[in-house]
Amino acid sequence: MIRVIDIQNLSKRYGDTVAVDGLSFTVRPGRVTGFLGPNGAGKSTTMRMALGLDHPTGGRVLIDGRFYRELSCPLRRVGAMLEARDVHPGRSAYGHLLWLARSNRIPAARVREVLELVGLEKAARRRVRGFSLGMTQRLGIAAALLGDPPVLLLDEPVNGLDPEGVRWIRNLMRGLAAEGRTVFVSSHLMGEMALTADHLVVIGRGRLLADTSTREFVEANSRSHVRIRTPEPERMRRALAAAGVRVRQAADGTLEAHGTEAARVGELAAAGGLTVHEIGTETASLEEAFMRLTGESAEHRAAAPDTGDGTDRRAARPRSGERRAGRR
Ligand SMILES: Nc1ncnc2c1ncn2[C@@H]1O[C@H](COP(=O)(O)OP(=O)(O)OP(=O)(O)O)[C@@H](O)[C@H]1O
Repeated sequence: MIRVIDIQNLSKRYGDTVAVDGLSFTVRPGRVTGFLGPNGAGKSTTMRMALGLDHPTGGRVLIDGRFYRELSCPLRRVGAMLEARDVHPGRSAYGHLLWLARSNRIPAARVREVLELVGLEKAARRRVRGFSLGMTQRLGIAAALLGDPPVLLLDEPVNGLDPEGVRWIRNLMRGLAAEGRTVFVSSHLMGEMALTADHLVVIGRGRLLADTSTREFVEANSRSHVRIRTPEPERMRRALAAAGVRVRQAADGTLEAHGTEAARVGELAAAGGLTVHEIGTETASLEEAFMRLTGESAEHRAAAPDTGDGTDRRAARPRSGERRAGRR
């Protein structure tokens, strides 16, 4: 099928490390597909293999039914941004793009077009050395768009951008997908992908954890519950259970009622003559759902010692975003 990225039973080992472990999924055109996973999940390795920059230990990636290396004028078939900083610092933005255009038989006039598209026209003659992270990301996107490709692979394009830059990339990706292009974009930020992607592929420890539409993921994971603070939790629990409400007691002694609404809980409490100090509706965040889904793989990476006291070790562990911030 045209414009489809087909990942088939893909694996990659580096010595003892299994970076990618039997991954299979398909990235389709006309939508933004978010590729999500905590740090070290194998996203960049998968993208590198799609571009023939790394050899799979097993399986394969086909784009339009072919290996990337078989594509003629690959920049016109697949635009990619893997490591935006990977640009000669002494070159100007214009010089860098012109060099790429010439080696892919792309007319020089296109360089001006993409510089304008990413808002770098005024900085075109400046050396890349002095570019901010946001400008470098924009230049990386300009390079990816140079050949007007139907397929785009972007590795963490919003990394380090300010809110305006994040919104700009989000709109750009949505626009490119609306034109019928295949947009495959990696991120470790669930919330950002929920706003940008139509479809989500989630991996952890190199394995597929979810391949679902964003709408379904959001619906399944943003369920809310009613939190009740009462001095008589046992009686309240019985009253709710008798009314068919699923209820559990949290560690802090409050009750969580599922599949009901705050008004109904209030009415049941009044009917039973129960004292209530607080009733409120809480919605689990998507980020929490993502942490839950990928929790086991993140746990493996962080290798936190077992506290042995039954407490949740996840609370004490650095989150993926924090580790990333420290690394880059
Ligand atoms: N060239 C390499 N040599 C050895 N190990 C590697 C190499 N590249 C990646 N790895 C390992 O493979 C695993 C997957 O890394 P990868 O960079 O693909 O993950 P990622 O999901 O892109 O993470 P991040 O969000 O941190 O970029 C990690 O354990 C990483 O240390």
